[in-house]
Amino acid sequence: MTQDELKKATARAAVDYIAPKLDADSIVGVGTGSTANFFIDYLAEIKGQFDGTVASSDASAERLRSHGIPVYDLNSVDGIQCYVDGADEANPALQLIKGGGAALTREKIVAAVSSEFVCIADESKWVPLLGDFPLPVEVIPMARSLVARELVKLGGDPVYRQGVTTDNGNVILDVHNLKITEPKALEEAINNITGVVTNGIFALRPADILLLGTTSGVKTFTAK
Ligand SMILES: O=C[C@H](O)[C@H](O)[C@H](O)COP(=O)(O)O
Repeated sequence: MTQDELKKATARAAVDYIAPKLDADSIVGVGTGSTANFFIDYLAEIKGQFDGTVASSDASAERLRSHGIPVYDLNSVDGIQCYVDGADEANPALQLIKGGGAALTREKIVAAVSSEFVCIADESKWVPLLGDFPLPVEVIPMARSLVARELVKLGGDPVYRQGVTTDNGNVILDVHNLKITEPKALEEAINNITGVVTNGIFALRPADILLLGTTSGVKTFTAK
């Protein structure tokens, strides 16, 4: 199977997983990226079974609207039943690295609000230890050099993601060569650097369930 076929299988499994939990008042949180895009396409098939969505990026909002699925501002909804999103890495505790598509901050906000966070990923994302994927950090533009120096002190090698501006008007530093043995502590430490908006470690709010697309089928993991 190709990587896209694995992504489609996990996206389909996510729709099957959330569908029985939804009713006419339900709000679905929708992530960003290629796997989330497949999820949006399958979600359209059940759009009559829930109220609408909150999107974690302008790109996902546009794709949802193109399917005729309502998209609400987060401030106008009471809560989110399920949030479905991809990841760049996932470990057995269902702690994640996210932000390869620069949407990490809105993703973290939607995850924080959601009752259940369903991560969908193909098997290439499954790792014993986070950090091979360069860690995205969203930074206020004027603080870029300051934050980069502080990230070096934490043992990383930050690289400015040229030509990328986030939906929030900020920039991204991708931090290479981090071995993330203490994900919660590093998530907090990086977020405490002045000028950082947030970083792509999702450990303080990990996924609740991971639907992993593998060549032998979609496997379901809950946090260990
Ligand atoms: O900012 C982007 C998100 O965190 C994505 O969920 C992540 O990069 C995974 O994307 P994809 O499904 O395209 O591999």
